[in-house]
Amino acid sequence: MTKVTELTGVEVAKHKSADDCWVIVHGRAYDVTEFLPEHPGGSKIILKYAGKDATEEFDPIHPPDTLDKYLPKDKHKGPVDMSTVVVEKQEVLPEEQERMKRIEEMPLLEQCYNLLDFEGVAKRVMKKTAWGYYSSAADDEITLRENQNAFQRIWFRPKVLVNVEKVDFTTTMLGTKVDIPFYVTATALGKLGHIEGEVVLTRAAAKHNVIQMIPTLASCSFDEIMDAAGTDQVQWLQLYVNKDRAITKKIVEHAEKRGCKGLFITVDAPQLGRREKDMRLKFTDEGSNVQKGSGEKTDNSQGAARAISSFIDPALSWDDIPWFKSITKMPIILKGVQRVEDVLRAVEVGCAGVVLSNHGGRQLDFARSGIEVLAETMPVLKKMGLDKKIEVYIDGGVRRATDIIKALCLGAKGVGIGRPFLYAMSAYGQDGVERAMQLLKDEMEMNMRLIGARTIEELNEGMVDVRGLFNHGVGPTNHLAERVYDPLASPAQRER
Ligand SMILES: Cc1cc2c(cc1C)[n+](S(=O)(=O)[O-])c1c(=O)[nH]c(=O)nc-1n2C[C@H](O)[C@H](O)[C@H](O)COP(=O)(O)O
Repeated sequence: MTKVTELTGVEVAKHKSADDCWVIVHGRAYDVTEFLPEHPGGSKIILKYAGKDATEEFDPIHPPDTLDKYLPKDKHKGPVDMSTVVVEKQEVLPEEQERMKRIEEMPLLEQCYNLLDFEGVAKRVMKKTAWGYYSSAADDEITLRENQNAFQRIWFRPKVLVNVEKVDFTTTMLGTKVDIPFYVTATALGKLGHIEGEVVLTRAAAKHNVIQMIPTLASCSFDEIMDAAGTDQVQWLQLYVNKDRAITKKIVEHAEKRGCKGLFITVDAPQLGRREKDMRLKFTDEGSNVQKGSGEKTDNSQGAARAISSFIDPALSWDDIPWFKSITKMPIILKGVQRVEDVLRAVEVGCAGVVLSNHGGRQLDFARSGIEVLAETMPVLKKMGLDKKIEVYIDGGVRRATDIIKALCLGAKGVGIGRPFLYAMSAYGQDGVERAMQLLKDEMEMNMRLIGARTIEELNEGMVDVRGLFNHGVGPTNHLAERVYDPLASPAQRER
């Protein structure tokens, strides 16, 4: 078999302009000239690596099979002899030196006593763009804060003198027995926070018998994440529906073949929300050239996400559900339902479940919290005798086991947790995620005892006081106005 001659770094370096642009990714050269104007993250970020190795920049944002899937074969220029590629010494910016210093001084993992501790550490040690992407939410981030505030408007009515020597908080979710009623929810771009990406969450979840929901927009490929799973570990697929239904069908069928046990169709993101914190931080890094007064309506805060999410179909509707039921046997759950009327519709069309969720506040600002929609929904389902017909989950703002217990008292089957595991992973890797999961288990055991419940089945709405839940009272403090609205808030703008 003839050995394919490798290109040299010198040859690739010749293609370094906007009208002749090659980049190297994972040791192979690609001609991206024609793709430049289409890159929703803008052409500037690609031109920065024209004629050079772009792997480090490419990896966290794009699933590994992106170029195979989307770049025509004739643009694949073949393997490069990487020993001939000149690696430019990147000068370490003062800000990066600062960050390195904070990493040296960061608290020991054992000094993290709850999920919010991980957030505090991650904020200090993560790259700004990564922190921006993970922490940001839509518009004024009111819903982001409401997700946590809503839990704080629910109070317990604990039972006493119950023999709680033995406490068992195992349960089933979509028929799978789990140690504790939470799952790792789908959050995109895992490699922004950790070089290995989502497989870190997979391994930690396997150790704690926790279900992982695999995101469509993962940095790792779907098969990498499935391959990293433990032998009998259960995983679900989160699906953004593609305008090209043939692609969606292929993804769903492959996931079922690989053993996924649930199809979670995301229904709250016909378009990605506007995440201004993310936008500002992207601006200081390498804004795309579309920003340069082009007046084009390009929301670069979606630069990264938009580069891999412009495929999402805004035309998705209830009419599509029968088609999904025809292409898979997996239970179908709608993720991002936000009103009881749609829960009833989901029962009607035969969905196995819903996730009451506002996408972690990243979509429609002023959407209500999942826990509030749950408190609206369950009494209606019970009254209509439908509460056993569908499994109801919530996510958003879950940071304590008491949040999980409140959700279960109100009738949820389980809860999804997003950012805390991303922060734990970004700051401390797999050990961090495992500690976060263990902390929740310890809190769960203690609080089940204190509320007077020996099993999940004993949790009920009589154990919570939700009178204040629906009264939003004074809106969540608008921290954004204090810290971010000042257009000179980020260093780059100050230097202009
Ligand atoms: C934090 C985060 C959440 C994302 C997320 C990315 C991040 C960084 N992404 S996103 O890029 O499109 O916005 C997804 C996603 O891929 N698909 C999805 O269904 N939900 C996505 N979500 C929402 C997530 O599944 C949960 O609904 C949300 O994280 C729950 O709130 P907490 O973070 O407070 O736990």
